[in-house]
Amino acid sequence: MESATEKSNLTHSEQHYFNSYDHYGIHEEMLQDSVRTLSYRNAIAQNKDFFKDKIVLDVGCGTGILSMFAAKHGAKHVIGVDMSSIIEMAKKLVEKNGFSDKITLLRGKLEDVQLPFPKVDIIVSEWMGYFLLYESMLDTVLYARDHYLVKGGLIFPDKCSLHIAGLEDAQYKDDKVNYWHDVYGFDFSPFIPLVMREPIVDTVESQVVNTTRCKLIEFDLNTVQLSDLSFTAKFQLQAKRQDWINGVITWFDVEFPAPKGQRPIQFSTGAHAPYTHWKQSVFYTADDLECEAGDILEGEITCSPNKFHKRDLDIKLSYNFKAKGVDAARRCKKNTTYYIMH
Ligand SMILES: C[S@@+](CC[C@H](N)C(=O)[O-])C[C@H]1O[C@@H](n2cnc3c(N)ncnc32)[C@H](O)[C@@H]1O
Repeated sequence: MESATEKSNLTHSEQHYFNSYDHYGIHEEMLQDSVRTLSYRNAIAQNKDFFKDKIVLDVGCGTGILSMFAAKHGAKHVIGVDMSSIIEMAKKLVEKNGFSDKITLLRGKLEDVQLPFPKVDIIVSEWMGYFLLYESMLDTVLYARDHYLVKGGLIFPDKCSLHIAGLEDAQYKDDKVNYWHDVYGFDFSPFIPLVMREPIVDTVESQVVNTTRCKLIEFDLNTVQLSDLSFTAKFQLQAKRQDWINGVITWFDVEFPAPKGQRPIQFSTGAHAPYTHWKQSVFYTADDLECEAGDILEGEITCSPNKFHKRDLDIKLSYNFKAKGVDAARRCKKNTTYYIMH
């Protein structure tokens, strides 16, 4: 399939990004994430009256799974766009499943392709990354919205939010950080600032979350602007028990449009919810905070795309831990830590 985008003209990091979607393994992981994939299928099925006879754009179609859900649920025509070579496989899958007359697949960056329709009624896209915004694919969905979506058209999903809580993770943090103090008898501790700078993507058991949760920010895809994706959000968490807070976890929730009077399909990637391949993101704090029930951890998170690698995120966490009661003055801590998600 010819590509509307000449790969060699892309920056090295863009090439690397799209290459990562060439391999089938990443698509296998996404398809097998049934919370993710069934939420899309259920949301499309729930809105089948709206999909009927509509023109749908699947932004970053990968294997074409969302395009096929849309076609199966009555869309008049679906356009699937992807820059990665996985779209060659999507073509075979679309043919094999009898959707060739309903689905047009275009290879290239969404920003470069010429769509066969001037406007579309619905956009479907699975664009979410770690910490919601990693990979910056939402930029492309907003481009698609602003250039192709009819007024009053729908975006699946159309609401998302990012959340934060505190966690006890002393053992893992200790293993991860203190390992560098003695590496085969040598002091490798200069590695520690690098290790601390990288959030860890992993599953967190819900019982190690030891504070209340707080919504950091929410986006309505119908109205959000590119500039809103660089943000500073304040949070306030309350310790639930006597424990240590060694860091914070973040996760996101998404929600799909629903017909009037029906409950929207939604899913969460939090520690309290069933497993998804996004897991949770853990940010270790510079201090280990000794907390009593009721102590307050407040602060703010600033997030923006990295200047040099726009799909990476620069994240700054500032916190003020306000201990009360026993030994409060010693336990209070204030700090700022910088992270890069890449
Ligand atoms: C997270 S995957 C989702 C794949 C598929 N929609 C699914 O749900 O299984 C995102 C896909 O979007 C593609 N993509 C990201 N940015 C793109 C862009 N600007 N233009 C075209 N494709 C893009 C990637 O190559 C990747 O295949």
